[in-house]
Amino acid sequence: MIHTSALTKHFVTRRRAVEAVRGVDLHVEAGEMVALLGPNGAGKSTTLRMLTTLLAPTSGSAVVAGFDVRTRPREVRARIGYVGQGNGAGRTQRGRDELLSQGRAYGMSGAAARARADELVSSLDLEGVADQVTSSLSGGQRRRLDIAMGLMHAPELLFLDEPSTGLDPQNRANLQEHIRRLREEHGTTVVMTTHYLDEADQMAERVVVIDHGSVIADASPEQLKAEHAGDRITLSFDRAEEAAAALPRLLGLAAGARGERIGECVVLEADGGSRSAAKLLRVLDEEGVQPVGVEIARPTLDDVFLNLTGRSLRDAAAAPTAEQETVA
Ligand SMILES: Nc1ncnc2c1ncn2[C@@H]1O[C@H](COP(=O)(O)OP(=O)(O)OP(=O)(O)O)[C@@H](O)[C@H]1O
Repeated sequence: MIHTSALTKHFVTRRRAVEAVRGVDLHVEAGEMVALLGPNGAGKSTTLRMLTTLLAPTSGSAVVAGFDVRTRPREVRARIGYVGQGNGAGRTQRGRDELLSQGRAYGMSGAAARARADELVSSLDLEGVADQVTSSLSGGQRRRLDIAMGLMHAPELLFLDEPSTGLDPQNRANLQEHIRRLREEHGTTVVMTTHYLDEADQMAERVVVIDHGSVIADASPEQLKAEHAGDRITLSFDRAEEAAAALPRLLGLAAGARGERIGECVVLEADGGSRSAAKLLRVLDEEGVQPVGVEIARPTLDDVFLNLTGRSLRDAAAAPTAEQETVA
């Protein structure tokens, strides 16, 4: 459904050149649900905008839904839906009218557009809402209307650029459920960008991690965690000195584990968390060292990102990149 080769985009502004996307090779099969995950400024939206023909690549190639984005943009557009970050229906129309106009813009007959609008209003839970003017809708309702607009012409492939940014957790969960259901009902291939780790983890079958314009990992959330992060074992002690003394001993016992002392705690990353922790506690106990607490946590995609880049995605997502600061 999507095949790119060395896809690249450079922006040249008055002040500097930005290598927003640097040679991305991306392959998405029909029916897949793929999340592009990365911090602000990583190049996710620029990648999506090239795949949706909104931006011309600087170099490289992309074939989307069977057509080259450079030479056959019209054919690509007819087969895809795109819900950008700033999308949104006009503010003074009723939601249903927006849907019908969108259908007509794609060349649907009035009857076909009405039937499709009814179907989407029902599957996206927009009954009642669709007949209000869009300026009166809540953030979550508006986002669902945006998605309905992107789906009016029944595209094979739907691009969603940060669909749940700005929504509260309940509305986010609700939207995610709708996207999942749409996929099951219509078999649509979905490519979304997000910087919500839990969203990528729970929704995507495949996560493509992007940093500084390049793909740095591409696998299922489970594979990424298994390959790039271990379980996290936190042992807390009464005093920081005890933790400092225990750290080298613990690293010696848990072969291959990484660890550090944070205050009165030793934090270790090791495979097979509960088995490793039990062994460590047994040996420490025999040696008369007794931690006051033990916690074992499964790895998250943030641990994966941290291990791949040395930065936490949570911090990286909050901080603007150097390029963004300069370009803004
Ligand atoms: N039109 C533009 N002109 C100049 N630079 C741009 C332009 N669009 C994007 N950039 C720069 O390209 C880089 C990648 O931006 P992009 O929006 O693709 O990142 P992103 O991963 O989608 O981030 P976010 O999560 O904030 O949307 C950033 O440094 C950004 O400032």
